[in-house]
Amino acid sequence: MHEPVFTIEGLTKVYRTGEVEVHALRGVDLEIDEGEFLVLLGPSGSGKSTLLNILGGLDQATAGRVRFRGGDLTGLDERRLTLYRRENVGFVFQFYNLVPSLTARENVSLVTEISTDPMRPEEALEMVGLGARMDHFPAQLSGGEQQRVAIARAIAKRPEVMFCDEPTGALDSKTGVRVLEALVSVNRDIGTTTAVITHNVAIGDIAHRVVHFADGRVARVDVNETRRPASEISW
Ligand SMILES: Nc1ncnc2c1ncn2[C@@H]1O[C@H](COP(=O)(O)OP(=O)(O)OP(=O)(O)O)[C@@H](O)[C@H]1O
Repeated sequence: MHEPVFTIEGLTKVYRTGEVEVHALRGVDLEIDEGEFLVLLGPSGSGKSTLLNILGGLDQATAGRVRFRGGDLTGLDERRLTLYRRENVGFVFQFYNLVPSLTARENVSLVTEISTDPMRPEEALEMVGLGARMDHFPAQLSGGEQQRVAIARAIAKRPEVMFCDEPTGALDSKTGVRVLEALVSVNRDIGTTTAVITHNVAIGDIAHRVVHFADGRVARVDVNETRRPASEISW
């Protein structure tokens, strides 16, 4: 039988800071299929990052359940979560977190050296269109190119899933489109299940499905019958 990559049931997250409780997730149910490209939209504070952080093993749920390929993720201890992250998950954040004193190739090598079945750094950089920039340092690259190095670093270990939190948030439209093209091509060419958080409604058009968040819940899921190529998006 077909088994989703993630099955999320009644996922709840409450942050407690002193006396204050914040209900970041209030019972999220969602399935994510193999090879899917999801875009997560919703107002600030609606719980998008909290969900991706739990799916990515960076945070733990208060209640509810996440199954990853049938195994229970929500019950894992810190050590197993670290292994899960290392083996299965690629992250891309708004700020690229590259090591400034290392070239693009060396930044990607940091990950490939500790992975079990990595791509060559050169292969990962070529996939994101940076074949000609491998020996440049971050300061010699544009914001979009730096973000594509971060994507190459995330995909080089061949993760099953990629989680991207505002990957184009710091980029202008033209540069951001190149970053989206890189994400779409990785999803298409190596089948990496991908979820992208954005505030930019236009980006929803490149997804298979758009998940709308409101107040810690999934308010609506839209299916795109036809996906728009990233090159046609602008903002
Ligand atoms: N570590 C934390 N401690 C306390 N509260 C937190 C923590 N992380 C998130 N929150 C709160 O949980 C709620 C959901 O936050 P989350 O970052 O998931 O929203 P978001 O939809 O990703 O927002 P944004 O689009 O602004 O990034 C917010 O009210 C936020 O302030």
